[in-house]
Amino acid sequence: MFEKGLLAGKRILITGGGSGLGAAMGRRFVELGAELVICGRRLELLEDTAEKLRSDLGGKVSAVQCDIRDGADVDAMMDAIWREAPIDVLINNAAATFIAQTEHLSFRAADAILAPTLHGTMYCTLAAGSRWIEARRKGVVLSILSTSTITGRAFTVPSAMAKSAVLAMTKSLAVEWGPKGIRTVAIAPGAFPTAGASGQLRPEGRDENWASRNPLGRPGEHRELADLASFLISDSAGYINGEMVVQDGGAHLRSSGAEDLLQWTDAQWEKQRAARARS
Ligand SMILES: CCCCCCCCC/C=C/C(=O)SCCNC(=O)CCNC(=O)[C@H](O)C(C)(C)COP(=O)(O)OP(=O)(O)OC[C@H]1O[C@@H](n2cnc3c(N)ncnc32)[C@H](O)[C@@H]1OP(=O)(O)O
Ligand SMILES: NC(=O)C1=CN([C@@H]2O[C@H](COP(=O)(O)OP(=O)(O)OC[C@H]3O[C@@H](n4cnc5c(N)ncnc54)[C@H](OP(=O)(O)O)[C@@H]3O)[C@@H](O)[C@H]2O)C=CC1
Repeated sequence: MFEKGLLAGKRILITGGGSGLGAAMGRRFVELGAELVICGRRLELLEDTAEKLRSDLGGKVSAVQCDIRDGADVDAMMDAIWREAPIDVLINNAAATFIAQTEHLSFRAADAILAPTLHGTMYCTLAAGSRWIEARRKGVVLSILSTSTITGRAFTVPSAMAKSAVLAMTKSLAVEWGPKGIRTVAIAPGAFPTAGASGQLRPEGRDENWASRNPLGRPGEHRELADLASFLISDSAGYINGEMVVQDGGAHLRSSGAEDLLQWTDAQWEKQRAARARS
């Protein structure tokens, strides 16, 4: 649907680009002519993904190990990237979540979600934005959020809080950094099956029936999200700033997607906690 060189000349960093939606976006960006850097904690996974993209598509793809919860690590990554060449686009994709009864969350458990999803996203945005502004370069920040920013979402409260905060960042920076040539935009995906999301959100016994509850009767396809992201970071979307685009088949207009869990009994939650303790 796009001209082949839509993203030619753009150097793009995707956090969490080694797996799931990050890897799907990366593939599409390279197909459309971009140069790619992917980061995450698992270097082997990143290198495998980068190698596959290079061998399939012949593009320039590099992998950097970085834990975005650590500001010093983020700065070191950005310095290393910049030494080669500045990026033009940052994709805030890395995040964490799991389902839990909120009253059973320890402070450490809350932080395990908030640290990458909120703080890590802020660190990456600051590290890229300050470098762009200092060099008077243009830039685009695309953050992958969730429809919990609209509906809230029971049983994934720290994730809903963090995603909502990043939406606030997206709107606020649109005003503050727009005049400096930096656009901030976001996507709120509905259910796009990935190993990461299924592992965290669909423990044994949960059949939330995403497909049949979706107005369009199906989950999202990775390619659909990758295409929307490609458009939003491209120059064709140059007048879109501070906006979050929902891509969920209309699902959030029916429910937040977590209501099935209201039917879970305490015994079911107890079983879920015990299974986790054993793993
Ligand atoms: C309509 C549309 C439809 C809706 C469609 C769906 C919309 C989904 C929106 C969002 C989707 C996503 O984000 S999908 C992305 C999913 N991907 C990920 O989560 C990848 C990253 N995940 C991770 O790194 C890990 O899984 C995670 C546990 C989160 C963090 O790892 P860490 O090593 O930092 O953490 P740990 O040291 O293991 O644990 C830290 C503390 O957290 C606790 N903890 C860990 N897992 C826990 C759990 N399941 N339940 C309770 N507590 C837990 C531990 O007991 C520790 O607390 P103490 O015992 O007190 O020490
Ligand atoms: N799939 C879906 O249905 C939906 C997904 N989303 C959002 O889409 C994005 C991608 O999720 P998805 O692809 O499904 O899941 P994944 O689990 O595949 O993606 C998460 C990625 O983030 C990386 N990551 C996690 N923590 C850190 C960290 N501290 N530092 C650096 N990287 C980190 C992981 O790599 P590593 O572990 O190696 O660090 C992993 O590659 C997330 O923002 C998620 O909230 C939103 C709504 C629905």
